[in-house]
Amino acid sequence: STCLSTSPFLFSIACLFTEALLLSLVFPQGSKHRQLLATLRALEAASLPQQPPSLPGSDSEEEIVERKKKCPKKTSFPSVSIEVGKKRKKKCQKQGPPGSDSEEKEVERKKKCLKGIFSASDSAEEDKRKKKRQKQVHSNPAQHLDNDNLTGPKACKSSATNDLSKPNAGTSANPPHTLSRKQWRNRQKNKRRHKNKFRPPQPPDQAPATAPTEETEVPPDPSLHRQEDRAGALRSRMAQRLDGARFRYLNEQLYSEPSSAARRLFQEDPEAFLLYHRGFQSQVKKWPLQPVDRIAKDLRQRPASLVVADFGCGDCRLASSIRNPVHCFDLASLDPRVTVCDMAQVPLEDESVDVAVFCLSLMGTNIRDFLEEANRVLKPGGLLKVAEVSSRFEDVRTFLGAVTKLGFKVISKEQPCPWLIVGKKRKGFLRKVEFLLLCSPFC
Ligand SMILES: C[S@@+](CC[C@H](N)C(=O)[O-])C[C@H]1O[C@@H](n2cnc3c(N)ncnc32)[C@H](O)[C@@H]1O
Repeated sequence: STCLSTSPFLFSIACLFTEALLLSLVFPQGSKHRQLLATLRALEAASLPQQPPSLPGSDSEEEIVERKKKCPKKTSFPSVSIEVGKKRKKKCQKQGPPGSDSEEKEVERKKKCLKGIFSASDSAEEDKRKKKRQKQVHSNPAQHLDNDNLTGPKACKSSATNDLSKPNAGTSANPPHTLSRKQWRNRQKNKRRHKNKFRPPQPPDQAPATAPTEETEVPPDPSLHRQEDRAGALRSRMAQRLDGARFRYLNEQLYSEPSSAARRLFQEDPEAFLLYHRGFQSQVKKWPLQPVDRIAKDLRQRPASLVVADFGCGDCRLASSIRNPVHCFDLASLDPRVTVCDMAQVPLEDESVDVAVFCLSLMGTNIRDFLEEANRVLKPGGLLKVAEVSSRFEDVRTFLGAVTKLGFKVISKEQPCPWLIVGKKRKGFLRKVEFLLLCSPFC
């Protein structure tokens, strides 16, 4: 009826159609009937110009009737739906939020219910959201307590207030109450205390800590360099101490074993020889004067033609310090001038040298062998020069007694500490000995 009311043209067709039907029932063969049908056809042709062309003679009366039945439906439904939609819209506008929204809310609610069943985390999320809202309100207590002109809906404000008033307000059904200013402050204090509990301590003048981000550049800490330097220095000190300890250990071995053992030791472990000499150098450089330099100074005052044999020469410092020809002997070689051998047996002819030197090298338990070998290679009237630490001897007198029995005459001794040169010139002795005794041990 709505359709017909909107289109008078269609209305008239419908009237004619109804009339034709009635006439056809009353006068099935009448002329009025035919007339009406013709009119109907004409009207139909006029009213349906856009319909696809049909084959001639295909349209029966029933078809036409059928088409007419369908036609108003086709034209009327969209307009009806539009009208209905418009009316609904107007209604909705009057009522407030659109009906679709309420539907959405319903769907949302259902979804939430389902989620609540399957995941407990959503309720936690809901709590978080509520807490967030609480925080927002907390951040401005004045607003919370005094400001009535909040931009958000009042319901929101009241819920925030409820949340503040009770820690479990989000889940509790208890009636809400607003916090007093004092209560609110206490709560803030407690929160701050709780936070600081888990925060690393900061200096009081520093700004509150912000979460470190990737963009945050950490300024280089100068104390780190100092720490590294200190660590490096400590490492080298420790390494020095370790070397010192190993030197003392080797030194002890050289003094407490026969020279044959010492030779084996350095043959098997050449590194030990290097280490021993590093340790020796680091010790001896602390002394006010190196004994080898003292001996070199004395030899420089004598003729450079004198042949010198350096027993236990080390790094050939003596050979480097004088112009005399020097035979250098040692258990291992630190210098190409060294003849590697045990000084108990040196490859020299008898009575072939003018000066024999033992500078801190009377090591091993077979000292006697060394001194006899020196006596062998020294020319008659030759000079034996010995420099040794006092701790090397239990009794210096006994030692000197033994030396004289070997055919030496002690000719001089020096004793301004730390040097002690023991010697005494005696007539009739073929060989002389100058004895430089060091008062201080290796330290
Ligand atoms: C403390 S160092 C002194 C080095 C050098 N004379 C100096 O004053 O600079 C002692 C040296 O004597 C050497 N030595 C000890 N016993 C020896 C032996 N039986 N034969 C050869 N050399 C020996 C050691 O190998 C070492 O090089």
